[in-house]
Amino acid sequence: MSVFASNSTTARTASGGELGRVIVAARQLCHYFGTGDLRKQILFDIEVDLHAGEIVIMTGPSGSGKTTLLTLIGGLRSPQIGSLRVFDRELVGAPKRESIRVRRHTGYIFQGNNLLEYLTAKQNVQMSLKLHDYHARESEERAIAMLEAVGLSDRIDYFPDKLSGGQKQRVAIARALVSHPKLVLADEPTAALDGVTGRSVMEIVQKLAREQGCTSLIVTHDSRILDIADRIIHLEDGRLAENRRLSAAAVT
Ligand SMILES: Nc1ncnc2c1ncn2[C@@H]1O[C@H](COP(=O)(O)OP(=O)(O)OP(=O)(O)O)[C@@H](O)[C@H]1O
Repeated sequence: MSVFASNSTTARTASGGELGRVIVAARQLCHYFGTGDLRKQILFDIEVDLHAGEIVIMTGPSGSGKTTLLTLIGGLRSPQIGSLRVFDRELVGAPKRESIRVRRHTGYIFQGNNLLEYLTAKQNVQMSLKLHDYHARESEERAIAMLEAVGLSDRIDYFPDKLSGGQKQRVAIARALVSHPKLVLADEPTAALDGVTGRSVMEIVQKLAREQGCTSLIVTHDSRILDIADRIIHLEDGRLAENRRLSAAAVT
């Protein structure tokens, strides 16, 4: 069975059609850091679904648990209590191979972009295809096509130190999306950018995510990009305080 086998849970979109299947489902998800007297609960009974093709923005004050939730969903941290299903498989109590499987099908975009300084833009993008079985030629062609898609056709062989902040973040987007992941997780992707650049970078994420039909979960404090989302979820002190569709229809 495909790792993306369909799930029967669906919901309506604004236009009355059906949302894609559920890609991520959290139920009563709790998370703790520390042990003994220092053990502290960070997430409390999180219940949320992310549907195929949805763009969801997660907001919340500093320390409310946004990055923790993002890293749990992305298989970068082991979930402890409750249920967290990603691509139809349970991650709570699962062996390590399950989180590796999630990572293989997930693209990550972080604030600092994490480009490797000694690799060109193209080579940075190709790096994320290493986990996948592409021939060198195909991987190069895909990397070039993706850099063209983010408007960097004239920067393909540039090293990161010769790129602006916005250009570097576009390389990071190309790197995250080149393998056509089913899920894109972004943590403060516009934090280091000015308003106009941040907006254009997010519009690229939105366009490519739509074209590829991938689900995106984006953590941001940037109120100027909220309108690119289909839905906004808001965390307060580790609790889901709001789960709001930006259009008429409700989500299950
Ligand atoms: N590895 C860790 N060990 C212990 N505590 C941690 C760890 N990571 C995060 N925390 C704590 O968990 C809480 C939530 O952190 P988290 O980074 O998820 O919040 P956030 O909403 O993403 O914050 P910000 O907007 O500032 O990035 C904070 O109180 C933080 O200090």
